Amino acid sequence: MLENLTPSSFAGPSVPVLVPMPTHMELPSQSQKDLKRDLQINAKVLHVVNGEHFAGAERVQSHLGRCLPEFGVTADFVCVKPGMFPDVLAEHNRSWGRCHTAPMKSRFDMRTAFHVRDLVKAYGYELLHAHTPRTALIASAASRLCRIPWVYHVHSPVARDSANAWNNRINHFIEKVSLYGCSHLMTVSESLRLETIAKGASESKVTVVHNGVPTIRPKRDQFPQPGGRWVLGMVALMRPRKGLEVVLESLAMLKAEALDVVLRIIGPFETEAYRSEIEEMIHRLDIADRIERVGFTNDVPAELVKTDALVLPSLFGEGLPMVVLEAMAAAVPVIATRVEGTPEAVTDGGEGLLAEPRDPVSLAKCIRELVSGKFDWVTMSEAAYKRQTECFSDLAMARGTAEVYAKVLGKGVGGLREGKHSEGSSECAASRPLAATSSD
Ligand SMILES: CC(=O)N[C@H]1[C@@H](OP(=O)(O)OP(=O)(O)OC[C@H]2O[C@@H](n3ccc(=O)[nH]c3=O)[C@H](O)[C@@H]2O)O[C@H](CO)[C@@H](O)[C@@H]1O
Ligand SMILES: O=P([O-])([O-])O[C@@H]1[C@@H](O)[C@H](O)[C@@H](O)[C@H](O)[C@@H]1O
Repeated sequence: MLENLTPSSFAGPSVPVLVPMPTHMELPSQSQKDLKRDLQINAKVLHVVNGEHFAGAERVQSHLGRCLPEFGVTADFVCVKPGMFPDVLAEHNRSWGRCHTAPMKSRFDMRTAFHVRDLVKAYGYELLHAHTPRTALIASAASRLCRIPWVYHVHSPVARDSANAWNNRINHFIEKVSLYGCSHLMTVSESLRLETIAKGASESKVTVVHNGVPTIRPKRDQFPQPGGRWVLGMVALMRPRKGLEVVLESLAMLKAEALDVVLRIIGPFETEAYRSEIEEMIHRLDIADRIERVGFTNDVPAELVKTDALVLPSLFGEGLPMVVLEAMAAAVPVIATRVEGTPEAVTDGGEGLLAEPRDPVSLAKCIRELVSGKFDWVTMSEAAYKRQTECFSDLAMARGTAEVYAKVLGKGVGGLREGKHSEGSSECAASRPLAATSSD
């Protein structure tokens, strides 16, 4: 029962799952190579992960599994929920890390902490790294059982992480209780760092490690022209807080102005009920001719190359969305909302345009400004690509994480620099305005 229950021994995931991007990667740039030079910490870390979907947090985890060995870290995983993650890691034949499983029968099933303790003993892990309230509870207990430290990765503001208020409340409580005894917290954005400190964490124990993605730049044959057709892409596991309804309303406004703007909906719906609501809305707004339904894809870069701008109209609850960084890596401008960590990556008029959340008029204005040529698409596309490569690479994220490990374990050359950001992202983040934190 200890580990490696095969994925087939689980019931299948109850909602659609997302799988990782295939590698369209370029070689690391010189600056990325430099990131690796002086930090080798020789440590074995066990990530305690949910493992249910393959969405944003899991994408971060798999990039870490792939990149942390560059810094002398062996990063393995234990999944506490049945689902997609073990299968994805298996496809990569352990090059992204070994994947154990220790399923919880309920949110409070503490037997999993004993499984984790046994894994620590059997494989010699020196540090636990948790990513959700559920896994924080397990890591916190297991850390006491086997007397090794644990760190926590804050991916989203847990009190408004979903549209389910009850789940949010429970997760908020679990996170709060579990964090006593946590050695260090990593937040995926500066907005989450400030929020985490405001909730009571000691400033010296919280470090921003901005999310990062591989550098990709699929070849593009066609470039959008003012007055021509513009294809927007929304890439997400579609759930209410992503704000798909808002962009549908904006599209209806643009259609009334005879602007030729099409939306490709890329990604699965979390529930059939939500899909039906969206279909009904498309019908009511009479915009079916402006919608292309792509569904889930395991080749996001191939979709991004068909897209003239990524649109992400999030209402609340974001950390630093991976799809924003993935679009920038593919030199696709981003039209998003001014929520949480998103403005740390995208500036209004720089790498894209920022609208107010829940405001279809504001979003329609941003889209109109891009498609009418008020902003030069090529300039914006280059700015997006440049900013991702300089500030939000997968290696910078792994480096920042390794620095935190070095500090907690008291190991390694280099170590964590004093200050609120990890080395990989300090300069990039410091010059950016901070997102207003939504209080949904
Ligand atoms: C509820 C929650 O925990 N949200 C967090 C989650 O993001 P969340 O999962 O909500 O969204 P993201 O945009 O970060 O990630 C979605 C991922 O799914 C992939 N995809 C999407 C559609 C598709 O068809 N195929 C596919 O592979 C995308 O390429 C992307 O890598 O992790 C992010 C990264 O730390 C955080 O900023 C968010 O706050
Ligand atoms: O609340 P929980 O059951 O542990 O798990 C939840 C996941 O199933 C969900 O995919 C994620 O978006 C939430 O942040 C949370 O982690």
